[in-house]
Amino acid sequence: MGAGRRMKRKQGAPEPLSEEHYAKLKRKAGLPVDIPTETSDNKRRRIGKNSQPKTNGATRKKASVSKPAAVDKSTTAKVNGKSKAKSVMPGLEDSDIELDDDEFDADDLDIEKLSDLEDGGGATLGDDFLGSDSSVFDSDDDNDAEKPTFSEDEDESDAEEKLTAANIEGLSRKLDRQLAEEEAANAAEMAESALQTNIDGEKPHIIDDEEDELSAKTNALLAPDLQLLRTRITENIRVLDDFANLAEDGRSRSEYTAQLIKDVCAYYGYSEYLAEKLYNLFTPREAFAFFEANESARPVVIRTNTLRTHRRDLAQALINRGVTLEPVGKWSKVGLQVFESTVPLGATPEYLAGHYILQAASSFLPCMALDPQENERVLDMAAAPGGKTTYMAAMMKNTGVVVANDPNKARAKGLIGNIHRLGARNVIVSNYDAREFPKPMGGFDRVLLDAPCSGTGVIAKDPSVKTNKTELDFMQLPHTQKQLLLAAIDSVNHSSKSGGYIVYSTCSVTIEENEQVVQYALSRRPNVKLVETGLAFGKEGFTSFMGKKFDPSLRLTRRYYPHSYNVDGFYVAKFKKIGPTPAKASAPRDKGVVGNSEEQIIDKTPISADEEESGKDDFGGWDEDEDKEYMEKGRRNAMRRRGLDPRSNIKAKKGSK
Ligand SMILES: C[S@@+](CC[C@H](N)C(=O)[O-])C[C@H]1O[C@@H](n2cnc3c(N)ncnc32)[C@H](O)[C@@H]1O
Repeated sequence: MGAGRRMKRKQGAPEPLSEEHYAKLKRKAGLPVDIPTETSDNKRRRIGKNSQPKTNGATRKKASVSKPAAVDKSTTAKVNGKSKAKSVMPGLEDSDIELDDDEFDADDLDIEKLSDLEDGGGATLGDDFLGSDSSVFDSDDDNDAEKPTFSEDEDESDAEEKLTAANIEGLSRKLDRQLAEEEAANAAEMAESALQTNIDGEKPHIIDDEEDELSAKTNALLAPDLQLLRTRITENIRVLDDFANLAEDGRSRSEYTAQLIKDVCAYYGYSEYLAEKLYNLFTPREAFAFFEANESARPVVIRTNTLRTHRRDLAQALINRGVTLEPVGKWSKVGLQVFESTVPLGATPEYLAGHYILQAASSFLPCMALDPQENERVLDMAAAPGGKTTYMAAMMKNTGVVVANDPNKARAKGLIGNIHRLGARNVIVSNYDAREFPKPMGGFDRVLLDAPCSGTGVIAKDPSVKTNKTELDFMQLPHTQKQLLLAAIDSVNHSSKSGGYIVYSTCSVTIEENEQVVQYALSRRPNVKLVETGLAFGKEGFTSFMGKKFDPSLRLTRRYYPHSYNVDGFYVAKFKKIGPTPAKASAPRDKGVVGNSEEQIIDKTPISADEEESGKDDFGGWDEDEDKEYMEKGRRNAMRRRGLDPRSNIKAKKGSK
């Protein structure tokens, strides 16, 4: 396991990027401390340049000749053992962040023990921890536990030195040198790009002409010059930012946008369909930041299993093994962000003893929003591999019951493995298609629906999403998500003394899988309303999008993006059930699959007139016949894209009758 590649900026709510912590460690170890002083100009430049972060000359070189997967590896810049890059989170100041008294403070830890490094052994997790369903996305990282290293680029990382008390000084000097190189490289790059096109006052030429070198190469299916492509992307964004002054005469905004999307596809390797869908969520500049962020991995985070240990004790134990870590942020009392490790995190004795789980920071959020209480009955509808189930079990201090459901048997094995390893004794595992709920079980105090989704929030983890998601996926997935959400609502006891809450989450950022699903639920279930998630950070959900209007309460939902918070893209909505499901409510699932609405658990509490009103907006709904038509169209388009004749399917069907 090498150091460095996983040195990431902090996640979630903003953190101070002070070098003080590492300086303290060095002081305690009797090593010289030379904190590089930064001018505010330098700081500004680095933040402003987050569109093209670089670590050193070597990475820069790669960037000009290879695909951006190599470019992005530079997102982190190590300085004295800490990440220097920082996400810009308006409205939140560094000074806002302090550790709570009961929080682990890395400075209290015994530096002498850094030298007591042990080898964590070569154990890997068995097949039981494998997730098998590649069609749905799991925001949790625990499957990574089967990989004893956390670098994709082992050769490179293995060459890096281990962070031990003995070599910390040398490593620090090396990091300082790298920072200086990075600064010089950034300056050179800025000068170079200014020379190429970015001359103040000039209108850059952006739109493809036949005679352009880039366009000629693209048309001839030759590899485009990535550096040129990147420059054109950034120039295009500059024009779109100040269109009146920088656009060429006679060119429209949509021409520039089309060129930008085309270039994004060529540079980052997205299908045009997905690039456009994602681009539309943001301003051009923010879209660029999003696409860039998808090129680098999010930080490694572990969640302390409070059923087995305390965060402070776990941190001490791991530091003793050569892990450099610190609390993930004030917003979580159980997360630890790992900066470096000399041992495989999925095979330490602490891991095997269930003291922690590798879990993406964003996947803490739905559990925190649901906030399960001791002695409650909680349903986790789509639970495998169990990151959230086991977190909720711990929040409930092993009291009450968590029903952890997943229809995928292979994934359920991983779920069971994690439940055992982490010592969650209040969990029952079930194996239903969750659209069947509340038929097998209902009346829960709280329900978590961490829905199967397209994974557009975790492209850094699975770049295949860039090309393998089609129009059809964005019809079928939301359809299932809507069905699941209605089932989730119907499974909650609205008169629960302590609860009555439903949390819906996805690791996707598309409107179809998030706001539109929530809007649909609001329109079909007037007995629920959206409430505050209680989460410390996150952007407001959309209340309108491309001319469509959602219920204003959608602003209570929360969106998370890799480029804003350095976490996986995520969405969280929290509902409160305020009355029984009305008898006339439409069935939550396809007729004939799992029964009809008469079979639902229906409370007798009357629904108020206001609630009836709020259910009137039908946007985001689905109509069986209409949806069938859309899906058929999507299927036909998908076949055409694959070069198949869509009519052959129909003929084949007719022939078989
Ligand atoms: C995002 S993952 C869940 C991750 C999990 N909550 C965790 O934190 O570890 C989505 C899960 O939905 C499951 N799933 C797919 N279709 C489902 C359905 N109809 N009902 C219930 N679960 C389903 C998949 O098997 C997958 O495990």
